[in-house]
Amino acid sequence: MKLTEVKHPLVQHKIGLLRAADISTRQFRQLAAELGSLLTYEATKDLPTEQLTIQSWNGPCDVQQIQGKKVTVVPILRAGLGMLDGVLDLIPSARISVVGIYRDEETLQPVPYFQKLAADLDQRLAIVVDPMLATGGSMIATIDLLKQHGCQQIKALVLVAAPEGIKALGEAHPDIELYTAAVDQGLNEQGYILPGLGDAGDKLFGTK
Ligand SMILES: O=P(O)(O)OC[C@H]1O[C@H](OP(=O)(O)OP(=O)(O)O)[C@H](O)[C@@H]1O
Ligand SMILES: O=c1cc[nH]c(=O)[nH]1
Ligand SMILES: [Mg+2]
Repeated sequence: MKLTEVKHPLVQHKIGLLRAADISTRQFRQLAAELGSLLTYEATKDLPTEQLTIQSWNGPCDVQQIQGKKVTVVPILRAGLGMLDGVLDLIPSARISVVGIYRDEETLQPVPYFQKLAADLDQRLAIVVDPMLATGGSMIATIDLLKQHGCQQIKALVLVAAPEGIKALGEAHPDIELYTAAVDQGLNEQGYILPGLGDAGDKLFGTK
């Protein structure tokens, strides 16, 4: 699996702000969306472009455009929704495939509860977004689902990744690409990432 920890100063700065204990719901939402954009910028660096000639103010001009690659963004409910707007800011015409999965607090196993996928997944690049890659169970289950529906090109964007989740994801899906703003130390006994962000879903939705 190709792993990219994005070291851009803006990414490093914003992920640092996100870790503050006293961060407001509003600030957390804004930073998660901004980081969604910055990770999208990095993850789309290799999208193929083609040249075409347009009429500019000064006559014909050669320009580049992205080849007709279809994209679906896949937010994993709930917390993935916090990154969705940031991705759509850069890829406004992307289709959205929603996957609802929560992690059982006792077993840490992923529990699927909703799915509504875009059509033609076999022809689309899927960009899966979820702020947290902890054990990796939720991401692995989402990618299993996308592959079952024919998806062949998958990039996952997360804000914080634990080494345990990176290892599990790489073993389950070595063909995907993972982009993260931070690789953290590891998981605590409850399966939370340290230093991590705490419960990203609760922080985004103000439910704690
Ligand atoms: O890598 P894992 O061990 O599977 O853990 C990560 C998952 O846990 C969190 O979701 P949560 O279950 O809290 O649901 P929520 O987004 O609705 O809060 C997070 O947003 C990931 O989806
Ligand atoms: O640290 C973690 C792990 C799973 N889910 C979260 O929201 N945070
Ligand atoms: Mg949660």
